[in-house]
Amino acid sequence: MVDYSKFFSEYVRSIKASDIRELLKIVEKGNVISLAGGLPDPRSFPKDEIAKIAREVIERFGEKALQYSPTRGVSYFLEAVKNFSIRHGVAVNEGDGIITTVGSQQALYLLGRAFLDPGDYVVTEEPTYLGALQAFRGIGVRYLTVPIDEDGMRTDKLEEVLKKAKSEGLRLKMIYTVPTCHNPAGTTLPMDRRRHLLELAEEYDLIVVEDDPYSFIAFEERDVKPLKTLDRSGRVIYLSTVSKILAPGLRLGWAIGPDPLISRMELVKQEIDLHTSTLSQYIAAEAMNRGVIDRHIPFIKRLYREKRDAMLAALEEYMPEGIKWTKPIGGLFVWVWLPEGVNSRKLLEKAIEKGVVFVPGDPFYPSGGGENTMRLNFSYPSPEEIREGVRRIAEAIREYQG
Ligand SMILES: Cc1ncc(COP(=O)(O)O)c(CN)c1O
Ligand SMILES: O=C(O)/C=C/CC(=O)O
Repeated sequence: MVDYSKFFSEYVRSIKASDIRELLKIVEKGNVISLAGGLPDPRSFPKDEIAKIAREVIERFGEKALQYSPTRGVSYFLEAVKNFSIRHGVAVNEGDGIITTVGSQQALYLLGRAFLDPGDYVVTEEPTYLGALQAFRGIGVRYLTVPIDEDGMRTDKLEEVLKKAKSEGLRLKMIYTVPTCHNPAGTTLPMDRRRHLLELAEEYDLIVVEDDPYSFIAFEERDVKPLKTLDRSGRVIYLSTVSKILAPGLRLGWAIGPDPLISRMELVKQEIDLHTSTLSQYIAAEAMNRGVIDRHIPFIKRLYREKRDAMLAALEEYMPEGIKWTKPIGGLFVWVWLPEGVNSRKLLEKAIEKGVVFVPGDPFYPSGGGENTMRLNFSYPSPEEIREGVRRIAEAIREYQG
């Protein structure tokens, strides 16, 4: 019998599975209500338009769309992303570069490999997106975390963290943030805190990664602009994706930022996959240029607002005393604080027995903690499943508390 473990690299021994990806395996088996992974509602995929575009793209551009393409991306798509971004209030400045990535998850991986060294510190909200922690894993970075409130990152606390880090001579390069419809917290940073964050990035000479999959589908208006648009000193790298506005299965994201930074990401990407799917780029470019995405966004906003409302109503109705949760204006998630002492991983075991899954909160905490928190997804289940799923979780909490 071969002992395969002796072939494992040190790196692969040092990493662990994603809770989100692992829970997807349970959901795939069926018979559970999933309030876990942030899967878009399949009704949000404009299937007929994508089918029509795919056929026409192969017929009209087949020789190019089915061929190898430049690592940075097909110029047809890069131009479409630029126009789409500007149309949606994301600044693309003189001197900026754009690179296509295999989802914005790969953009996170490229950022880690291009700009972070072992021992570097990264500043994040607490909690933060666990996919970013995964992307940076294996580099040996350390984290400085900033607490959030109902409006997202407490930039007054960010200032304290940066001041202390400087006094201790820590090697700090990057602030990673999800300022709009935060994953997992669902919060949206107001303009004063956006400006304060950028002032601090300039004062402490940091780059800012603005991870923004959700702005386009925020279902309640807020007078906020992307950090990329407010940035006056060329420090923001803006990430976004077609995953929530077209289809995640196309695996297509992008990064927009100062060209010297984008070109380093391009170097790393050459080693990983040569380039992003050429066909996906042509399909997405056509969907952008023909207005398919823009015409579809209002439907997606209505769909998720209804589901968000169903979740907030169910939480109000079923959750026991002493439990708090966020009230998102967009995105796909509600963040829940359970009473101290309730361990959400143990609660998940009970919940699975009752036929419902959620993501426990601790993997969203870069430096430990969060055992009494959990993330609930509302984009994938129906309003009826949301209501029943929350009811089952509330039942599990009562049984847990005894
Ligand atoms: C904050 C954040 N960043 C990155 C991603 C990854 O998105 P993609 O499908 O483009 O890889 C997600 C998707 N859930 C996300 O929520
Ligand atoms: O649930 C999330 O935040 C991410 C979803 C993407 C994935 O399925 O891994």
